[in-house]
Amino acid sequence: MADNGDNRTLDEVRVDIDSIDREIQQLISRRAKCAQRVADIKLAEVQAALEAGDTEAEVVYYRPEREAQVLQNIIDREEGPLQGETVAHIFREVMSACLALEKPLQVAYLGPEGTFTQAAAIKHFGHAAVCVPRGTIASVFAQVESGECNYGVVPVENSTEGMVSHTLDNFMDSSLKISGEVEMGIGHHLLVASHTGKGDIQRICAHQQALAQCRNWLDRNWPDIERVAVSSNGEAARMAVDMPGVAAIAGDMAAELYGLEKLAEHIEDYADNTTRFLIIGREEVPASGRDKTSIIVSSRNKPGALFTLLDPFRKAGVSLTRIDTRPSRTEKWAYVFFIEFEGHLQDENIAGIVGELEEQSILLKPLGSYPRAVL
Ligand SMILES: O=C(O)C(=O)C[C@]1(C(=O)O)C=C[C@@H](O)C=C1
Repeated sequence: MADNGDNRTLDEVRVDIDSIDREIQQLISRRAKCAQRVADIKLAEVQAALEAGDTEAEVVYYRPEREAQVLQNIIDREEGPLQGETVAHIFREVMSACLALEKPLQVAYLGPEGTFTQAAAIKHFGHAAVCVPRGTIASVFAQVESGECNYGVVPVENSTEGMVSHTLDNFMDSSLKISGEVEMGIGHHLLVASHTGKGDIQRICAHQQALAQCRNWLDRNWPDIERVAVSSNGEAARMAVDMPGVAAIAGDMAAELYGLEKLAEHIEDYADNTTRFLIIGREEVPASGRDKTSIIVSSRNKPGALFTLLDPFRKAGVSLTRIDTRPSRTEKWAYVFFIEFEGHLQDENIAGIVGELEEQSILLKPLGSYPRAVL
């Protein structure tokens, strides 16, 4: 063992660990009391606004821009031996517990339990949030619109398969705003119940995106077995438990939740297979300093229309992070563009670009500015 001048025995080190843990615990309690004080201040501010005649005033306990700053500061100041991100994950949970003291959040996600969307919800909000599974992307939107849930989590794009068109379509008719994003590395496994052997498999079930993300592996290993697209990987896992001859493609959470065995691990065709999820809510989020903005824009159907829409970004030197097209549902052969770029709608240059786009387009709908994913 390397001699680093530390001659403590095992017992001595454990005594030190116990005393450090006591200190950490006391500090966490102090932090939690600060969060309780923050809640009182927020409530008093809203009461004052209501008394002053602002009938719409509402307490906003969850502050994504502040959380992003707290987590980023932790990553930036970490000096090791732990990784900045590892420490930030611990603080993610501390903040989640502090926020739950202020007000427990209800978060709707595209279920059932065991989906990557649930994992994304926990990654973003921590374990203290109450996560509520919903059967469709539309019903996640509806839960947040109606106020039954404070926030929602929906998938929006995958690095192998592209955009999740349902999510984009729902934004067209919704007044909800994007308040954050989460990225998740997606690892798929071939899962079976313990009573199902390799030779028993007659059907492989998964969400169509998962089937597509594992297409080459399936072609090589199971070319003659029927592939069945179902509503989610969680549902496929549930079917693998109940129905003889069914194998599912799903991730670790579903394997654990449904007690399934892994016949093959990491069968996704591309090793860095990543899905991006959006957090949807009813409030606009103030600038964090490291933000993204998403808009829907539709131009007149004429030559050079897309160039005209993109030129203001080029002139202002603003980077686009994503552009996608969906058919307009109101006009044949017309399209709407989903554009994402760096910056916040409150930034002067971004407000200028959006103003210019408004003049060029027949529809412009800001979907929100939100902190870039930290974890
Ligand atoms: O700063 C606030 O507004 C808080 O409510 C405190 C706190 C935290 O624990 O740091 C908790 C919840 C918010 O989402 C952001 C931060």
